Amino acid sequence: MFSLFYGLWKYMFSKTEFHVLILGIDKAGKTTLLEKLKSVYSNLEGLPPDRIVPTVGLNIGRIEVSNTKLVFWDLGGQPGLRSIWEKYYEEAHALIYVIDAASPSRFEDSKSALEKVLRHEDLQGAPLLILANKQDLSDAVSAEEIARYLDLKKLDERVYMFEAVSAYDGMGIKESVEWLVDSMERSKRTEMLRARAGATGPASA
Ligand SMILES: Nc1nc2c(ncn2[C@@H]2O[C@H](COP(=O)(O)OP(=O)(O)OP(=O)(O)O)[C@@H](O)[C@H]2O)c(=O)[nH]1
Ligand SMILES: [Mg+2]
Repeated sequence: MFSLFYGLWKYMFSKTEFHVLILGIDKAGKTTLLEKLKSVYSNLEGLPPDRIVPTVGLNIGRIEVSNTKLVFWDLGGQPGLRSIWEKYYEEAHALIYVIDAASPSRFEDSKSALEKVLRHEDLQGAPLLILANKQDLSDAVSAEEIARYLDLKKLDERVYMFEAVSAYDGMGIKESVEWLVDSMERSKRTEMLRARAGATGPASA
């Protein structure tokens, strides 16, 4: 009986928690973005850019937006580390893919890495936010240009958005988070992950 009431109480009062995976090739700005997210949405000061080193393991960031908890998983994007990405697909509600919009020489690597991610069935139906980062630099290309370059096939079946951001000055960050929360709340994938968590008991995360 207690567990029944506890379950109901938890259902009514606990905040929904979403897992958001942040991917992209090395130096795209993923960790800098994560630190910016933390400083915009919590009282904690994020690490300043000059103290951020290339990621080898996993960085986790938690923020709260209205009645929702977001847990961000930021992984390393160096070629030798990309094989780790897929271990996080199954539990992710949504995907942020970060691109350095000021480095055209790396667009091809970025595009093929993203195509590979999107082919993986464990990420099926996950809302996709593609960020054209480093907009504070004068040679950064727009989100529209990135979209044209990527020319991703099959994206129509997925909920997605391109957004121009700067992890340095915070441009586009709030719009991005609002879109993410809204998309995850409506997503069929969220329903599927909820049903799975319900069937196997509380998540251990
Ligand atoms: N001008 C500018 N530089 C940025 C921005 N975001 C990140 N950088 C710089 O880009 C470089 C790489 O940033 P990181 O955040 O370490 O990149 P990452 O994607 O986490 O890289 P890996 O961990 O190796 O996958 C650093 O020198 C950052 O200071 C931005 O919005 N504007
Ligand atoms: Mg990093």
